[in-house]
Amino acid sequence: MSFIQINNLHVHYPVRGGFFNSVIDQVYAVDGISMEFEKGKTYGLVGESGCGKSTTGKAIIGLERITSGSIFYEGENVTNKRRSRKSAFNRDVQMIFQDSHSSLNPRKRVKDIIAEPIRNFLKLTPKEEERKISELLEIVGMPEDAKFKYPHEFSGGQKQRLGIARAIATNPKLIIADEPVSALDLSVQAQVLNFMKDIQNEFRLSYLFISHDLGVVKHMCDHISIMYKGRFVEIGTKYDIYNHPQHIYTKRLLSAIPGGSPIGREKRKRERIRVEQHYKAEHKNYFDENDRVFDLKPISKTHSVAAASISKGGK
Ligand SMILES: Nc1ncnc2c1ncn2[C@@H]1O[C@H](COP(=O)(O)OP(=O)(O)OP(=O)(O)O)[C@@H](O)[C@H]1O
Repeated sequence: MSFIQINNLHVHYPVRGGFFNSVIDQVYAVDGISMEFEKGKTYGLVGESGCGKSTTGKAIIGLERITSGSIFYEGENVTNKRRSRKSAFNRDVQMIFQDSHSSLNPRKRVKDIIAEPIRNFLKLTPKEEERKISELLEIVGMPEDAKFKYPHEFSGGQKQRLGIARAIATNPKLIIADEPVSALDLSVQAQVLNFMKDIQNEFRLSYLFISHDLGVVKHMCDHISIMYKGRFVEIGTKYDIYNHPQHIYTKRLLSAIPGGSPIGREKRKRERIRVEQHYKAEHKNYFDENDRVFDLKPISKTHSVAAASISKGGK
């Protein structure tokens, strides 16, 4: 059973210009997507830069205003409700960012950074708060004395752990992780990802894992949505997406994953060319004069699990 439902979400940004600085156009950053979250599962949101991944995450958590569509949390409509800071949704949905350095206030000590959500959402005495902070630092594998330090005194991986400690302070049910490891070295990436998996099992957390890295997504996610120009072009389980991709855009993303033997690469390239020729023959209108895809149709029939949630707003 899903506990969060996102229905036909749109986030459009006005583009201003002209003499009166009036609205002359719109950026359709998120253009009609739907998804559902079940407890304890990880959902991947994948696509190239600018396709609308971060905007989706920020809109869900309330950092971007939703143009239209709705978000339901345990049966209640919580769309654009960020301002009521104490609502259960704001307590139970937290976010971790790619750039832990700028998301941790450099002028605050770690204990005050981690205490922020605790003070907003939980009523604890100073003693209980102190104990909770020590507990959280222990969970993320940081020493007790980290409390009194400032963010610049930590490495990238350690800062990401502090960001996670802050995110889990209110015992959330969903964490939106926006490229949480892409700024880290490969070895540190693995540590942070494995740690995220450990706490997921411990706290029955769900993740919305935003990434352009299909290798990392494969490691982390149960369900994956492939995003292109603000829409989902394909949705499926990890198995479906990696073993039976349906949409040409998914196939393109997968064939761009580095690695594999040169023989394998050659074979994948031949398969990609074959698939593209077939797709082009069927969708002539979607290619411009330079043979570049300029629009992609969501596939009409997607993988069974998520068939019902594919974007309804697609043209
Ligand atoms: N505040 C804003 N005002 C206007 N346009 C915006 C704003 N924020 C994002 N956009 C535009 O919305 C689109 C989606 O941006 P978004 O940051 O969600 O993409 P993304 O898939 O997360 O990219 P990346 O992987 O590079 O972070 C882009 O075209 C971007 O330029």
